[in-house]
Amino acid sequence: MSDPDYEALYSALAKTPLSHWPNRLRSKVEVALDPARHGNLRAWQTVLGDLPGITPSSVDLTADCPRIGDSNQLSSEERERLVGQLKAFHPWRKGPFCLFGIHLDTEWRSDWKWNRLRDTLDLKGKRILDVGCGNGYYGWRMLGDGADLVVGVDPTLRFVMQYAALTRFVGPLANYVLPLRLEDLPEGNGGFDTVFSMGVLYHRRNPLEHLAQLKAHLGKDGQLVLETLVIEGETNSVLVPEGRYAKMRNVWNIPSVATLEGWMREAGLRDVHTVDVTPTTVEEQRPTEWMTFHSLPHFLEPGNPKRTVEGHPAPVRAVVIGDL
Ligand SMILES: Nc1ncnc2c1ncn2[C@@H]1O[C@H](C[S@+](CC[C@H]([NH3+])C(=O)[O-])CC(=O)[O-])[C@@H](O)[C@H]1O
Repeated sequence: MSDPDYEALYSALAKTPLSHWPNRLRSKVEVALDPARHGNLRAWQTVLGDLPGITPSSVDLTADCPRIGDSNQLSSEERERLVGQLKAFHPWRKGPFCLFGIHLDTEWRSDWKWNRLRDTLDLKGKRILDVGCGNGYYGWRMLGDGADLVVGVDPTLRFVMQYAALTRFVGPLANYVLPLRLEDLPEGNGGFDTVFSMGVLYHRRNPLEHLAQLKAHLGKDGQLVLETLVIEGETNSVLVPEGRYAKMRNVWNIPSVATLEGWMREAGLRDVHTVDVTPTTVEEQRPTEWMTFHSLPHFLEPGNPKRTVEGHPAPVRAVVIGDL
């Protein structure tokens, strides 16, 4: 068995309008997971192979900290060893996860974002595409909220390996993280009920092209959930930061909410509405034992939480939803 194993995904897709995907995905995934392409991949695969074979006594994906197994399933020595193994995949950015009593306290309180969104969505029975899904945290939460199948894509292999490690314990559930970019997917022919793009649009040089690519994956009555950085301002306001934004390279476009809604309508979506606008705080994004690098507290102007170190407005994120 390869790690991660996508055979169950390919079988599930064969019964959907995406039945042509498995053949196309198989070869792309093989290329993406070729150890020659990433210096750490063999070491990570070795850690995956050495993980203990424990089946969790229970799994609860509805909890803010998805609970996988109980603390009494591991001795303290076994727990310490597992912590060391999981830290081979550092930095852990998206979570938290509660694994056999280990609290994977990740850089982001991703549960906060999920709680801002989940009540506005009906995911029951839905086939979902999550673009830029990281280690699959939201995919498991989507299953917890009744989704039928979640196909996540993320080209960062470290996050794909985190997904593989967690999957060892969570078991073969219908949440997948493919080591691919949105652009690598076979052409969209409306195979998904809901498409998420969270934290990706500001990294795209051409936001309208990104929206068009996302829309192409939506089927009849489909819904796009778009989350991105925004600035204050009227229609047509967009911040195009010169150099870095909050120390991040490759930040191209930070629109106002009105501009973002306009882009969504321009892309052909209807009933476009904003369900949340929230400043990101240093309680939501911060260094932890599981992500020891610099984080938001280091990216803000000292003494002024309203500005980034470069003098830009500090991060505020919006969630905008539109229907096909
Ligand atoms: N072309 C691409 N196609 C797909 N994924 C990409 C691409 N380029 C980068 N990524 C991936 O998009 C993710 C962006 S993070 C959002 C995670 C989650 N959605 C969150 O909302 O917390 C940013 C943030 O922290 O907000 C990273 O995991 C990249 O590897």
